[in-house]
Amino acid sequence: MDKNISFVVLLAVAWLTFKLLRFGRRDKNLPPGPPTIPILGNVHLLPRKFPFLRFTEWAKEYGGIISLKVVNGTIVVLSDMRSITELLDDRSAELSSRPAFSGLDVVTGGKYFVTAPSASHFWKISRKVIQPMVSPQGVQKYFLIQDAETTQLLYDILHCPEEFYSHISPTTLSFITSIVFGKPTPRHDSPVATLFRDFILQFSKAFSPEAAPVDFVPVLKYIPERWAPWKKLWRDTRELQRSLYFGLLDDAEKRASSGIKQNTFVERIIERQAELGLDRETIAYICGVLLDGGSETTASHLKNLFLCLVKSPASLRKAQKEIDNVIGERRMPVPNDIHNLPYVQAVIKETHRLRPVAPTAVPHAPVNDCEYRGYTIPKGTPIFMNIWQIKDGVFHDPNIFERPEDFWPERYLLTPDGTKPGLPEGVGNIRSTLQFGSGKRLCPGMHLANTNSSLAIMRLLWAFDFAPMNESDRQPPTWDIENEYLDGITLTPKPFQCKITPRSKEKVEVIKECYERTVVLD
Ligand code: HEM
Repeated sequence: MDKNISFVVLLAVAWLTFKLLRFGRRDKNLPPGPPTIPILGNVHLLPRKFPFLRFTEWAKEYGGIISLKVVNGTIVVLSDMRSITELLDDRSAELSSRPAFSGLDVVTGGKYFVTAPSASHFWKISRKVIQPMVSPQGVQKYFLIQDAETTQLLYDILHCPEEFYSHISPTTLSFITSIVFGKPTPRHDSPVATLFRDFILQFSKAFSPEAAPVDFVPVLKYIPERWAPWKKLWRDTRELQRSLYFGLLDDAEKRASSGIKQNTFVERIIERQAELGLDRETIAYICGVLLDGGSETTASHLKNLFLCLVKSPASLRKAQKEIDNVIGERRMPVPNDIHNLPYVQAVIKETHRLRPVAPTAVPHAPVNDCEYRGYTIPKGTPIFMNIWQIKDGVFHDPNIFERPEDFWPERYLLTPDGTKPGLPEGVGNIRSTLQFGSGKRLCPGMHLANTNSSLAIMRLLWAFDFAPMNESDRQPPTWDIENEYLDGITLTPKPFQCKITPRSKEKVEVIKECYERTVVLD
């Protein structure tokens, strides 16, 4: 070989080796974190399940803001209230974008506004069009649908109490499919409910921490499908998602063209289609996202709440006593009742604290390189907020919360944010919407979730007694995340059994009467 060519090749190899060896190394301007190894960085330490547990351990060791190296990329985790407030809330304009989600873009054709960049017209218009539906005033309009869905839930539990766990998800899904597409799906085995379950299962697999890290190792994107099983997973997920979204849209369009007016979200958006400049594809995805974001999250919250109450019979009795005093036997709770039930409100808040549905939320990303407390967080870095246990902050911190590992709703009767009374100025101050994310990305569905789940909770507590299946399960309760919880996008307990009995004959009669007058179509 020519001497000059040999020299160039040698230089190129040396340069590549130098570059490669730098992979995985933590730059000195990044926040601290666990020690790295060459090339991989911290990949070998990344948890496959329940990442918030490991993030919490690292927060105790390295501080409230840490970085993790994933090959040449970086992840930042915020585990203290101060950095969440100062970065994600106060500097929301700079930190409300999303990191790259290339796999998701393949699945959705880039039409998923949950992961769209904050500067994109698509994200802005999507948030704008859903606003009237999810605003505090907008959500008041759905009482008839909530009434029908929660009555159906009580009726199903009355007839099949042992299936309590499986009755919950169809209720929350049916509520969303009704308000968005005008299509109730209250049965566990209805075609839409079955398709939705299949899709969510596939979707969770495609985006679990075990899936291929294509955004950190971009070369993985170019591997042919026969050696890249994740690509088949993306393709299958795309098919399921499209058949769910477009199936519901087709049906809604058919009903509309045969003159049926249902006043649904999709009808209103189609009426404004030209004015908003939206094509049919975009409409299907904006509507479909609401199913994904709004159904299993609310169901997980309800499952968490009842699991906590089954383990805390004293809290259950206290909540029921309050409901009995305010509502009595002869009518079912209605949405406004929640304002007269401070203890039930405390139970709801305590469930969000002890078992947040999304303990690491959805990662944000800085629009440009971002300076903070002497660190530089590179543009596009995924930033997770870890609300599970925040150092010097929230949720499970013994300095801030009395008995943080206990389910103890009373804490929310002592102070509005449930923190210890008399904390020094500036300590505590937990934002009441923390479980719904932060800044401009704050969950748009939170009012919908709150009104919908509080009606279901009031009605279930009014109607039924809940107890452990076996006396031996009563005391002391275990609170075991790793064994009791499913591995998935939301923090959801595994199916659990409990003994459910109606609280009185009068209440059974009220449920039956309401069921007969509420028409539920499947
Ligand atoms: C208990 C129920 C719920 C919880 C705990 C929850 C939690 C969250 C969280 C943590 C985020 C990420 C926020 C961030 O990036 O900072 C989020 C985003 C989102 N949620 Fe919810 N959510 C719930 C219910 C709902 C409902 C009922 C809907 C809609 C009908 C909904 C629709 C969405 C959407 C569309 C986004 C993406 C927003 C964006 O990227 O701009 N969620 N939610």
